[in-house]
Order: sequence, then structure tokens, then C-alpha cells
Amino acid sequence: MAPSLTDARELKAFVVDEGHGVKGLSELKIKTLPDLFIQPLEKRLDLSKVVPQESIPVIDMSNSEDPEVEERICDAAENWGFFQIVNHGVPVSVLEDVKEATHQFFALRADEKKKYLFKNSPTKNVRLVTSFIPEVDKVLEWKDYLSCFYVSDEEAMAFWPSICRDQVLEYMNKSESLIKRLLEVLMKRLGIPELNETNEPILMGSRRINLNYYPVCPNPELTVGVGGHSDVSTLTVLLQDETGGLYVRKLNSENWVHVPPIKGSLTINIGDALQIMSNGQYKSIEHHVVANGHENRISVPIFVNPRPSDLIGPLQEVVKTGEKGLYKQVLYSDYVKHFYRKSHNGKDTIDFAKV
Ligand SMILES: COc1cc(/C=C/C(=O)SCCNC(=O)CCNC(=O)[C@H](O)C(C)(C)COP(=O)(O)OP(=O)(O)OC[C@H]2O[C@@H](n3cnc4c(N)ncnc43)[C@H](O)[C@@H]2OP(=O)(O)O)ccc1O
Ligand SMILES: O=C(O)CCC(=O)C(=O)O
Ligand SMILES: [Fe+2]
Repeated sequence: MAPSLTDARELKAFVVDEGHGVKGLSELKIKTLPDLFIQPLEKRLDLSKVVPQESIPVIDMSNSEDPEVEERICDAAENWGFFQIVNHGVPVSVLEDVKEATHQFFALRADEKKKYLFKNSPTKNVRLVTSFIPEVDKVLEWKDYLSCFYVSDEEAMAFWPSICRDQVLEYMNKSESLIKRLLEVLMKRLGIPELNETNEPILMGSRRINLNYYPVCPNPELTVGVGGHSDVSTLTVLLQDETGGLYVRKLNSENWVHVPPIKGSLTINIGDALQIMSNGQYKSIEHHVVANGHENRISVPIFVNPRPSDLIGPLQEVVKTGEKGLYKQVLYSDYVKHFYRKSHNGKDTIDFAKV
């Protein structure tokens, strides 16, 4: 039954607890955005601060051994914290398949999807959520997402939704050598010549993959798809569809730039863990997704992370040159739990690790 749009408790139960999500609400063809989703002005994207003539770097990875390509990657990580890559080696068919699988998962009936809500899921590594943290968010974001923390293929086979599991695993597998190459290049500039059994697990020892669904929204200008935040990963590999709507803050500025969809491309962004490990040389940058009044949008980020049990802090090779450490050593799972205890608020998570 359709919920009351004015009774916040009933509406939240429909959206958050019954598996309908904001997708279910969108499909009711409501004409006006309920108050539950109306964000305060300071949380919405200020379009007057968007610089249309600028864009994040686009890097061709077909010859990733070329020192010029390496330089462009490191420069982008230092000056933008965000870049797009083309000819990256992940087959376009794998990207198309995971996008299609994302649509298929969200097309399931609410009573099927409901099985993956945290309260029903047999594992805490798979959860279907609306907004970011509906228990904490005072105003909800216009997004549903399925989040899967990768433990092993066996665990994925047992617990991930079968309708998208194989495509998601294939995307993760096929992006592994790209991730290694990017980290190798980024480490080289920090004076670390190679990935080895000591540094590799700290840089990429765990992965989380989210399937994000942003349905058509009435009054998109009053809400957000995702509020301004930085990722807590080492780096994130993001696949977006052709809709657009991701905005990135320019370094040390009030201005935003759009990340235009480029067919076959992937977007890479530096997360807080790498900003901390590089002692601020590489930047995790605030980003924001707007809601859309005409199209359903999907995106699929792979968050590449340290292991939960790792202590992270500025890497020895970076601070041994006498540089002052800007961050203390923190247990990565404590850092992530801190992120998951509060609503999105720009770059504030990293304060947790500041000296
Ligand atoms: C979703 O919308 C987003 C997401 C993002 C994400 C950006 C990223 O960069 S995600 C990468 C995060 N890194 C990892 O997940 C890898 C490391 N993992 C860990 O350290 C742990 O697995 C853990 C996440 C800390 C979970 O620890 P564990 O003890 O095994 O599990 P729990 O006891 O269930 O959780 C502890 C704590 O965290 C909360 N939580 C965990 N996962 C989620 C989740 N997917 N969504 C919401 N909350 C989660 C959980 O509720 C617990 O909280 P307590 O307060 O009860 O301790 C960027 C932007 C977005 O909009
Ligand atoms: O949907 C997007 O383009 C970005 C999503 C995002 O920032 C995230 O899931 O962390
Ligand atoms: Fe993000």
C-alpha cells in the first residue's frame, strides 16, 4: 500500500524498512518531494559555484609504462584527487554487464530486495540501504545502494544476490591489475619502488563494492543524490552511466566541476586512507551527486582499502625525509566506523586522524 507522504515515520518505514527504497517512492509518480528528503540549503549543490569550462584530467592508460603517463597520474592525484581514465584494460563488456546487473538487482520486487536489508541479511558484509545511514541522517538522501564487502569468492557465492553476483565479481577481478598499476605509479613518486607483500595489503588488502541507484526525483533541486563527502578508501574506481551528475570540489576552492560521462571510461579518486598515508601529498577530494528529474542513474564504485585490522598513518618513506607527520596512526576499522557514525559533512572524517 502507498505510504502517507506527510507522515515521516510511515514514509521512512516504507522506504527504509520494507525494501521499497526511494526507487519504490519514485515509481509512485509522486509530484512533490516529501519533507523527509528536503535538504537544508548548505547541503545542496550551489550551481553558481560550478565552473563549466573546467574538468578533471582525462588520462589515456594504453601505455601506462610511459613516464609521461605516470607523471600525469601523480599530478592528477596531487592537484585534483580525481581523474578519468580511458584504455584502462578493463573490457567494456565487463562494465556493460555490471551496469545491466545493477539495473536487474534494483528491478527485483521489494519483498526480494528486503532480504538484503541489514536486519534480515545473514551476513553483515551485504546490506541494502537507502540514503547514507538512515538511522543517523536527519534528512534522507535520494539514493538506494547495495554494499558488498569482499571476503572470498565462497562467501560471495553464498551471500551476494545471485542476480548480480557474477558480474560484480568479474568487474572486481578484471580491475585488479589496473588497481595495482595505479598504486605502483603513485607509490613510485613517494619513493616506494614497488608493491610487495608488506605494503600491498595495507594499500589494497580489502575491497568494498557498492551498487548505487538514484531514481528519478520530483524537485531534484531540493535534495541530493549523495551529499558532499570524501571516500575513506585508499582509492576508488568508479563506473558511472551516461546520465551525469557527479561534481568534484576544486582543490582549496569553493568551486565545483562536473565529471562528464565518457563511454568506456572509469573515474579514479584518492580516498582519505591514501591522503593519510602520503601525509597529504595525494588529496582525497569532496564530491557530491545531484538528484535528477528525468533519468534513473546508476554508479558502481569499487572502494580499494587497507584491511580493517591495519594501522594506517603517514608512510615511513614519506616522513623519513624529516617531514612532519600530519596524521597519527589509527586503526583502519576505527576510522571506517567513525565515517559510518555520522551523516555526510564534506571532508570532516579526516579530522579523526589529524595530529
Ligand atoms: C554508502 O554510501 C556511501 C559510501 C561511501 C563509502 C566510501 C568508502 O570509501 S567505503 C570503504 C570503506 N572501507 C571498508 O569497508 C573496508 C574496511 N572495512 C572495515 O573496516 C569493516 O568491515 C567495517 C566497515 C568497520 C565493519 O566492521 P565490522 O565490525 O566487521 O562490522 P559491523 O560491526 O557490522 O560494523 C561496524 C560499524 O560500521 C557500521 N557499518 C559498517 N558497514 C556499514 C555500511 N555499509 N553502511 C553503514 N554502516 C556500516 C555499522 O553500523 C557499525 O557501526 P556501530 O556504530 O554500530 O559500530 C561514500 C559515500 C556514500 O554515500
Ligand atoms: O555516484 C557517483 O557518481 C559517486 C558515488 C560516490 O561518491 C560514492 O558512492 O562514494
Ligand atoms: Fe564517494
